Amino acid sequence: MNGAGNAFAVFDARSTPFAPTADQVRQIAADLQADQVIALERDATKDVFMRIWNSDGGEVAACGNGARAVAHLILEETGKPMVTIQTEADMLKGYKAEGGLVTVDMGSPLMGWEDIPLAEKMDVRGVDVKVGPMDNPTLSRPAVVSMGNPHAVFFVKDVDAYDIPALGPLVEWHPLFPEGTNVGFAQVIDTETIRLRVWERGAGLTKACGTGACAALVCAARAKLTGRKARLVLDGGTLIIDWRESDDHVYMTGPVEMEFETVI
Ligand SMILES: N[C@H](CCC[C@H](N)C(=O)O)C(=O)O
Repeated sequence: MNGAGNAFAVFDARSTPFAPTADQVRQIAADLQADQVIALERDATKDVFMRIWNSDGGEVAACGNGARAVAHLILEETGKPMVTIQTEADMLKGYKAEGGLVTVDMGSPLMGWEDIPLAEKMDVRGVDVKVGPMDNPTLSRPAVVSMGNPHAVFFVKDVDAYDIPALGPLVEWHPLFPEGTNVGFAQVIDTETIRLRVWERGAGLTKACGTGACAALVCAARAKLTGRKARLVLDGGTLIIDWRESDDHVYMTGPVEMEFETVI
C-alpha cells in the first residue's frame, strides 16, 4: 500500500501469526520496495493492533502514513465511520475524509527530553546538534518532538540544497538520540505551507513520512513559523496536518492507494 508516497507491505496476521525475523523483514522490504513492513493483529478492544518494522529490520512504535493505510483497509472492511488502531506507542483513530482521503488522529505530541528520548535531561528547545564544519555547521539546532517516535527537524531555506543521504545518517544515530531519530528538513513556504523531506530512522530518504509531517508542523507552530494547520508538501504527495487546540491532538489527512494484493 502507498500513503502519500510512503510504500508499505501490509500483512493480515489476524488469523495467521506473522513474526518475521529482522532478516526476513529486510528481504520483504527489498523484494517489495517497501519503506516499512506492517502486520495487522487481533486486539482485544480495538479494531486492530498494528506492528511496524522499518526496512532495516528494526521494529518501531509509530508510523503515521502506515496508520492511514491500515485505517483505509479497516474502514473499507467494516464500513464503520471510525476505526481504532492500537500501536506500541498509542491508540489511533482513523476516519474517511472528503475526496477519498483518510484522516488519522495521531494523538498529542510529546515534548519532554525523556519522551523523545534524549540521552540526557535538558530543555528540548535547547538541543544543539551540529553537523558539518564546527566553525560553519551545515546543520544545527534542530527542533525535536516525539509523535510516538523521535523526530529532529531542521528548518532550512531550501530543502533541495542539502545532501540528505550524506547528512541524514549523521543525525539519525547521533549520540544525543539513544534510540536514533527521524531527521526532517523543513522549508517554510508561508504560514500555511511547509515543504518537507525526511531521512527516516531505519528506512532512509523516503517519499513521505507521516509522523515526520506531524513533527514538522508541531515544531513550526511552536516556533510561530506557521499556524497550527498547514499543507506539508513531500516528494510523494501532500498531507494536511492540523494540531488542534481543542484536544492537543494532531490530525493527519492524505491519500491512500492499494497498489496490489496477494495471498501467500
Ligand atoms: N522511520 C520511522 C517509522 C516510520 C515513519 C513514517 N513512515 C511515517 O509515516 O510516520 C521510525 O523509525 O520512527
